[in-house]
Amino acid sequence: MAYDYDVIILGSGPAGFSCAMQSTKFDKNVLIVEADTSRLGGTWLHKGTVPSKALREAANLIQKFHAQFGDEKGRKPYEKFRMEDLLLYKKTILESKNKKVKRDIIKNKIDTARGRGTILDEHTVEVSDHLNKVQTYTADHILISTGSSPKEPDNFEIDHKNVLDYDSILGLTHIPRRLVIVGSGVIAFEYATIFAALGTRITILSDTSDILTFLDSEIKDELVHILNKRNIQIFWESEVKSVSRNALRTCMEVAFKQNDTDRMQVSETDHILYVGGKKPNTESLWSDKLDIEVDEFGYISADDSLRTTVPSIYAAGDVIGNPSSAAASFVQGRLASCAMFDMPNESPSGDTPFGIYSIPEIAAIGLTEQKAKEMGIDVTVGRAQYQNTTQADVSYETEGLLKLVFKTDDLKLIGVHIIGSQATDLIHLGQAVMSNEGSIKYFIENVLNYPTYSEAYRIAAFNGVNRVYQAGVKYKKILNR
Ligand SMILES: Cc1cc2nc3c(=O)[nH]c(=O)nc-3n(C[C@H](O)[C@H](O)[C@H](O)COP(=O)(O)OP(=O)(O)OC[C@H]3O[C@@H](n4cnc5c(N)ncnc54)[C@H](O)[C@@H]3O)c2cc1C
Ligand SMILES: NC(=O)c1ccc[n+]([C@@H]2O[C@H](COP(=O)([O-])OP(=O)(O)OC[C@H]3O[C@@H](n4cnc5c(N)ncnc54)[C@H](O)[C@@H]3O)[C@@H](O)[C@H]2O)c1
Repeated sequence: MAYDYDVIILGSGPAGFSCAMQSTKFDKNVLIVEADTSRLGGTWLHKGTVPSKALREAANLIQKFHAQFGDEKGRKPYEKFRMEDLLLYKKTILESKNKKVKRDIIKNKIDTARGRGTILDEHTVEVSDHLNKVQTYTADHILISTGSSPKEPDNFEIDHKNVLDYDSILGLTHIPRRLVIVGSGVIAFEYATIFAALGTRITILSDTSDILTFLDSEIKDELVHILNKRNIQIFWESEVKSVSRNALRTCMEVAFKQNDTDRMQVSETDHILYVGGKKPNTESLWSDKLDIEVDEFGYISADDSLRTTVPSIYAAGDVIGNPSSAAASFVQGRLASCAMFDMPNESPSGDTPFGIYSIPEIAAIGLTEQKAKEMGIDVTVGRAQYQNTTQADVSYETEGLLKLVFKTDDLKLIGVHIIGSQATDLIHLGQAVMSNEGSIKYFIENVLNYPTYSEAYRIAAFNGVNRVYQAGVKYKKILNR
């Protein structure tokens, strides 16, 4: 049977966009259905990745400027800089990024339909636009890449004015003096450090006794140390009891209890940011006739080819759950296209890096020292403080740590953990060495540009080998390996 399209893609975020682009390169006819009638790009371009990074970039510049040149009148950044300027900076970046995405879509002859898509059967999608006009399209394959939305809290309301989520915080028109953040995942630390850089006093309410448990413990210690320096206060094992407005003091109040105690604590603030996780956008997305399997949280089950339990329907990006990042979604969208059209493809081999865009950034790949030891691997570590690199000197950078984890017997690199400027870029040097099964000798034997933060790899490698070898014979031994 002839269908209207080779593939219909629901959602124009990174998963949908990369599936569309790859499919056109296979000469396939593609339709993207996007529920947002005014813009393409999803959380990636409008609510998450790019807008938060644009704000971060501006805040980081302000923090650096402030640290290096100070303020003769002792003013806080929020007294000198206006949110309007930051929003304008973000807007300019988003407009330019938007144009590029639109240009790619037009250039590659990808059709778009604006409206909410619902899958009626294995090959049919119904699109209902904002005027309730309904149109039906058919395709050989369907990709679900409808992403995710912010979770709502159980016992208070997000009004998007005083109480914000990761979407509405992007519309703040002023830099708040005080911000209480409820939640302690990646988004919490990104926004905590962005606003702290602007002078906002930050309080984080975490419902757990630990944060970002996947981090190497020394990197986490360094993060906590930096948060302390920025006066970011964390209340552990906290449960929010109520959120209300104190009209008399013209502020918001968050009442919470810690560690199951009866003592109620109250934090006064200008705004509250709730970042307690995300939920997949799968509600009423397909007909009951279709047996698309989901897990207990509603995330779609997909195999290694991103195929769901209905063979003509694929799913990629946040709708399938972890790692829930734009980085992973781009790869998954492309792999889904390769699988649909029987094109050879390689799933990413080796370890996957991650990046957290706090200020400073955090990035890692491979095993932590703790995990490697638990697995019984004989490992040694090498460390470099950023302040020992010349780049840090010239950039006035005093914070940062790069840690290498390698096998003691053959110096093979099995983990890299970084907190500091450009960590999310730097990690890819470690990734390249690891994916080639290389050893830390790479950083000693090869010329690295100078001055760069990459020098930290060389310093950490020397620090590591110095632990392994005895003085006197060490360099001869390294060369003989
Ligand atoms: C604050 C924040 C910061 C982030 N920072 C980073 C980062 O620095 N690096 C990183 O890698 N990741 C980051 N992420 C995560 C990243 O944004 C997401 O993982 C990524 O956008 C998911 O891509 P996606 O294609 O699955 O969906 P999305 O980008 O969410 O796009 C889904 C699209 O589907 C549309 N849609 C929904 N339902 C329908 C329907 N029924 N019919 C048609 N269309 C529909 C939506 O309107 C939306 O446009 C961040 C997220 C947030 C919230
Ligand atoms: N750099 C990146 O790649 C990047 C950046 C931002 C977000 N993301 C992705 O977006 C997703 C969502 O991030 P997130 O930080 O919102 O969610 P998350 O699920 O990672 O973390 C939410 C945290 O909030 C806590 N929490 C939930 N409800 C709470 C409450 N009522 N009180 C106190 N604490 C509460 C949870 O215990 C959890 O630690 C993640 O999957 C993340 O990977 C990625």
